[in-house]
Amino acid sequence: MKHSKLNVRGVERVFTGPKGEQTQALQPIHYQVEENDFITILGPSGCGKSTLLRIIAGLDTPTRGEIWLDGQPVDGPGADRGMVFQSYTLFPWLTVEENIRFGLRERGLSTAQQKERSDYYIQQVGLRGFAQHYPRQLSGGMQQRTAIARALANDPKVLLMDEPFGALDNQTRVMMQELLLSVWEQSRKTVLFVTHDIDEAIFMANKVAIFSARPGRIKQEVAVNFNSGRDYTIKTSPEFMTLKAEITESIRSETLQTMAH
Ligand SMILES: Nc1ncnc2c1ncn2[C@@H]1O[C@H](COP(=O)(O)OP(=O)(O)OP(=O)(O)O)[C@@H](O)[C@H]1O
Repeated sequence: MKHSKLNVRGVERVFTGPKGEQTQALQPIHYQVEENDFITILGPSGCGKSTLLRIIAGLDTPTRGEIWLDGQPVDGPGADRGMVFQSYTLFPWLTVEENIRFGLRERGLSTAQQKERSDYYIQQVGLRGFAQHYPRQLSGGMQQRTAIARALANDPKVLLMDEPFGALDNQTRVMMQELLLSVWEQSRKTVLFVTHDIDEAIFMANKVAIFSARPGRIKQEVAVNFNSGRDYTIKTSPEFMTLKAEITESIRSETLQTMAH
């Protein structure tokens, strides 16, 4: 039997607060991600998107259910899953190059291999000339490009991105979307990408997964197949607008439920 790349099997998460009060973040989720999928995840605030991503990353444990990656159960963080967060998570005392090389060194790559990989990804994310800069000397967009380069340099099987462009201004965000897509077209990683931005979700994905109100589950998956190539001009095309209207309505009905609670 052919395995999916990533298999979310009945994953449920209930948080218990300090006084024993329970919050069900996720109801049992069953979901399959195929190799090379670029899945964007949309949904109302607080519906459990980050929780699911953290469970897949192995940073949190499900109350019930399992995550399987390449036919193996996930039980903790691992280099086979790279994570990029909204907030900048670079080591401030390391340069761009050292940040990218950090995980490679931990995994025992030779100095020459570390250098080769970090040079390649620095160039891929357009940071040539900044390898010896420290994070405080970089703009937010450049820091996120470093974080993406660091995640990709580890050659993970799956890249998990939690609102990676959420803190960027709109112009930078649009540039970063194009940059990530071009990097993805070459690396063909399997990507799960949480966002609040519907345009971004449609532009980046081959599938958009829409969460229900909390307790979250994936209530709908919308396939994105543009006939024309994917550049910024599709954002104003009729097919894009049609998808956007459908997805906006789907999220709106969930958000209304959240607000009614
Ligand atoms: N460590 C925790 N302890 C208790 N409750 C938590 C914890 N982490 C998340 N929650 C709760 O689980 C629910 C889902 O949170 P989560 O951060 O996954 O939502 P989200 O969809 O990513 O939200 P947003 O879009 O606003 O970032 C929320 O009600 C949140 O308060």
